[in-house]
Amino acid sequence: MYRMAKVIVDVPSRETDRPFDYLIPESMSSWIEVGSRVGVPFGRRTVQGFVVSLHEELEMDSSKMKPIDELLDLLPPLPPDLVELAAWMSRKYACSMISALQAMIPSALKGKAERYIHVADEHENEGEQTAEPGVLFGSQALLGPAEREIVGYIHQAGPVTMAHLSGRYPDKVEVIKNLLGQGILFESQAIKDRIRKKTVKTVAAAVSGEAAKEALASFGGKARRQQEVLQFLLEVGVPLSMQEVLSTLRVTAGTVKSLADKGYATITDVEVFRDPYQDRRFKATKPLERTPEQENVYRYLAEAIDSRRQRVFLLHGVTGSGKTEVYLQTIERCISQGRQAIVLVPEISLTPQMVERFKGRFGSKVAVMHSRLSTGERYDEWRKIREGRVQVAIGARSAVFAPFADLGLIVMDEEHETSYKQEETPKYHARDVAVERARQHGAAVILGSATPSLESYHAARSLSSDDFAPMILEMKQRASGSRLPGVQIIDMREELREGNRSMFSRALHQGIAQRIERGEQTVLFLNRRGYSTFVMCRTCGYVAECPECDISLTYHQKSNNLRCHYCGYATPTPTECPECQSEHIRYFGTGTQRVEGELSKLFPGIRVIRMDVDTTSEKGSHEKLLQAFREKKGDVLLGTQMVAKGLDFPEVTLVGVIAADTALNLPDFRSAEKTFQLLTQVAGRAGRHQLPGEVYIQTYMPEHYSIIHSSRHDYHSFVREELQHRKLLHYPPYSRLILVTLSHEQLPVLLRMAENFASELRGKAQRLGWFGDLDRRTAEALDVLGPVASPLPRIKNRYRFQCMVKYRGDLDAVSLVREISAAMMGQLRDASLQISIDVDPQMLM
Ligand SMILES: Nc1ncnc2c1ncn2[C@@H]1O[C@H](COP(=O)(O)OP(=O)(O)OP(=O)(O)O)[C@@H](O)[C@H]1O
Ligand SMILES: [Zn+2]
Ligand SMILES: [Zn+2]
Repeated sequence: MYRMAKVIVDVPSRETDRPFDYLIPESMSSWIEVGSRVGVPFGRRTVQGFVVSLHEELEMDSSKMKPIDELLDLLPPLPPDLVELAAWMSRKYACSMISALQAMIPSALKGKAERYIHVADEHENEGEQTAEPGVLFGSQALLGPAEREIVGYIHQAGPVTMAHLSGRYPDKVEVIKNLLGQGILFESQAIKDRIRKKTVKTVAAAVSGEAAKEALASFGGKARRQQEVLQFLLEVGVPLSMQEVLSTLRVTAGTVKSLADKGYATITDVEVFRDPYQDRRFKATKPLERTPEQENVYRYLAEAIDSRRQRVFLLHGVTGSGKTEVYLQTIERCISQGRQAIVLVPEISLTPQMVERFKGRFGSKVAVMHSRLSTGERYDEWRKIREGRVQVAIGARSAVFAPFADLGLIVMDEEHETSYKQEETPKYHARDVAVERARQHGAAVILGSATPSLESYHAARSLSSDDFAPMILEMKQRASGSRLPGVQIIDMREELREGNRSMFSRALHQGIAQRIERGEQTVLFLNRRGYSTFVMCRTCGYVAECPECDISLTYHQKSNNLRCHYCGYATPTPTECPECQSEHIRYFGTGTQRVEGELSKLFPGIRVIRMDVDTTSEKGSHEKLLQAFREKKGDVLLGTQMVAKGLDFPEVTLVGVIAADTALNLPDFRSAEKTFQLLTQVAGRAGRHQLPGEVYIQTYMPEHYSIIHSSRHDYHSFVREELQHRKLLHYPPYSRLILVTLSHEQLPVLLRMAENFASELRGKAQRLGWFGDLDRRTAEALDVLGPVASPLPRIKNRYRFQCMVKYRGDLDAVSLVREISAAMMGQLRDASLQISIDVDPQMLM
């Protein structure tokens, strides 16, 4: 029998990031499991915690240990494999166990302790239920009428919260305090969930046959309404929802209750699931006959599913090649073997169209999890997974933790998307987590993309000792047989030279006009990233870059200078172009609203559907806008990233990219890769069906390799060129990065600490023989860049400095960084210093 549990408590601090020992009360011992959520005493509070291991032997004297207060769920929210996964995350991402565990459960279960007020026990012992409450305490104190009323109320109502009590007796707070002080009332704590399971009240007749007749006859004139209710329930013969009874008969709940009190009817709470899709019907679909390319790919995937071993595949298929159909059929195979599947999609492409495809194939076997669901809806979708009611979960990043018992497949669509990396603690990447879960379960992973990330592609290419080496599967043709659209690059410098100062080139202008005339549709894409942050010459396309880092400089309006976010280099904002001496040099960027304004000026009466963060903040608005566009209520769909993904409209024959370079000039070594990915995705939206498509890419850098290769749909040439750059500058995948951000309210203190941190790290690395210039050292090397001010140098009155750790080889740099930051925090005892560690960072600005 288990007598002791190790518990990770929900107290976010470095000192509490370890398991604490608790006694298991006998009453709980047969229920408690690894992964159980419990309420435990911690200091003077009650906190929520998770059981991470169970033990038969005690490690210390039981009198020194406290027992667990509460077991919060019958079915533990976390199966043991997720507890194990949390430990893995904590090591890999240098995060606390509690932050990893919390990331795995729905927010509805992030319970907080509530304080409850009871009447002291002796009341129960001495008293008779019927006695006057005040009399019971006669020996201690004579209670006044107010005291007597309050004690009597709690005695009847059962434990109540302080908030409830002070709401009921707003002017008696002193009285209540006194009662607490005298020990007549006392406080306890218990964990209260943020959301309860949803129930509906149902009513049914509790009598039948002769008894029913007798009952009906027994009602006198005044109880005629009760008689009606009973008559109705008897006629219907099955339980009805209370709501239905009340609205049909127009009676009050009191009438039904009286009937129940007499024993003629029963009222029961029945648990229901909140289903966000319950009003929607999905057209059932059948598997399509596989194209030869799909067949080839499917053979490998099916074999992997059957083998029940961990396998990772990189499915590189051009836009429209039928990747989604391959996912659907592989999932089918997986669930037909009694196992479950997770489908991860970027939040932004979790569109109704996407959900429809999975619901259409698998119907009620699918749970959908996305951020636009209410907390309650999300909790219920999650419960369907945990209770084994569904076999497929589709969702954004955090769906990788879907608590399936026997996982057979994880699909990650658009695997190159940066949104798979969580930017808050725990700063995990869903791709790594997926591969680790697949290892635990002997499952297959499909990483699908038209433009795989360089990390995945490189891992697959080099037989590296990396965490995983995916096998590459390729699909080069569109499933529908239609051709990839022709892409034309438009040099905006040329436009300016010819006197066109508009944001639309003449070609794009004409293209839109043509589409309006023909009644076809246009998608216009504007990259929001990089809005107004870099400086560019409109005459020659020159962009200011850091001389040391080969990365574009960021414009800072306040100080009117340009800065490098990697090394801290700064220079005044130029007033003329250093290359061509033109004065048309300024910080660059344009917003969707401006584009919309210009469109209406150029094309009076044009119907523009604008989709950006402003127009899609409301629940369901995203869906409505797309629906409107599908119904051809708009000539142009204008938007940011949101229009780039997964949309499939037959009548779209023109796609225009307003300014392709905005992302190229971000201070991020991945900017070329991101631009290539985005342009390829956007271009893939055109001409997917019968009508052929055209794509115009407007740019000030027509010769940039990311633009040229994307215009030719040539992933492989892009990768070859990009990898050369990365290798030269030792960026991933030829090195790994850890971004360490230190923050403090006082700048001088922070500066000193950041310096200390960097030199401590360099010193330790040197002693280990790791430290060195990545240029000179070969197999293993570690370098520390910085400290420099963070791209966001002050947030909420805290200054921020960062160090970038760049390393290569099998060094456990994460542990080293964690160790040093822990030691620093431990020594300082300065609670206001914070150190955040981001392993494999994606967002560098
Ligand atoms: N075997 C098939 N036979 C006929 N049509 C198919 C087949 N497979 C897919 N399709 C159709 O081809 C189109 C593109 O397929 P799908 O959306 O699966 O491609 P995808 O690679 O996921 O696209 P993207 O990456 O651009 O989102 C869809 O309209 C789909 O119905
Ligand atoms: Zn210039
Ligand atoms: Zn620099």
